[in-house]
Amino acid sequence: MKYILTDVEGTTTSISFVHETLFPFAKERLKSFVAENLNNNDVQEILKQTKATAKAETQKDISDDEATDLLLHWIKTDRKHPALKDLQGLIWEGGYVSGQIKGHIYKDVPVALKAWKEAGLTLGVYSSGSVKAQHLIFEFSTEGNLRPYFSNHFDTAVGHKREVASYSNISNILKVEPSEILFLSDIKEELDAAREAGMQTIQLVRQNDVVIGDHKTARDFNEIKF
Ligand SMILES: CSCCC(=O)C(=O)COP(=O)(O)O
Ligand SMILES: [Mg+2]
Repeated sequence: MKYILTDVEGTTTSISFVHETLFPFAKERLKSFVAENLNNNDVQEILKQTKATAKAETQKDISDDEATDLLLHWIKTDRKHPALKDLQGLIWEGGYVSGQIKGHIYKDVPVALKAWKEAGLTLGVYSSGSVKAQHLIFEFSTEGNLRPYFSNHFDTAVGHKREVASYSNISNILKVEPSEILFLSDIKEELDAAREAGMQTIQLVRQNDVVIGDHKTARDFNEIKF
């Protein structure tokens, strides 16, 4: 094995941090952030993508305000839409940089990342959170700046996490055979897709309410042995 690819929520980071700290932080600031940054190219692109999805799904043209309300609805329903994920990353940046939020990382994670790097493995992240959000959570983390451990970050630009093609895309981009890549996640369907693409898999079972599949399991990163 040459490469370890890790999920974030439920794997390196508690689900409660994402849902009870990160999502509310973005939700509370979303309307004002969009209003104050309407001339920003990234925000314009986010609104454009949101409107395009609304049009495709309801055949209706929506205003900037309606697009903002739709983005808020997507936070509530945890829709992993790239426009929302990009906007969340932009809003979270202010919180991380000002010290209002620190990315939660389980204590076993930095120990394992260090050991894996020292053993010659290359490490990467694949999350529905945007690449920017991934950079932030690992740079401004409860365990210090872990960003230097990761050589690559992938978000849904390569495809959705439950689709086999996404894992094939990652393997092609990395130029590493899927069989040489170990994917870590708490979600059975993501692991099923990675395995179908030929990757090795381990399911993180950090909480008792995880839906267990037929993958190898580990309660934390210390239990991952090669
Ligand atoms: C990268 S931190 C933000 C996490 C996030 O927005 C999210 O949707 C979690 O998705 P994951 O694929 O890491 O379960
Ligand atoms: Mg997860």
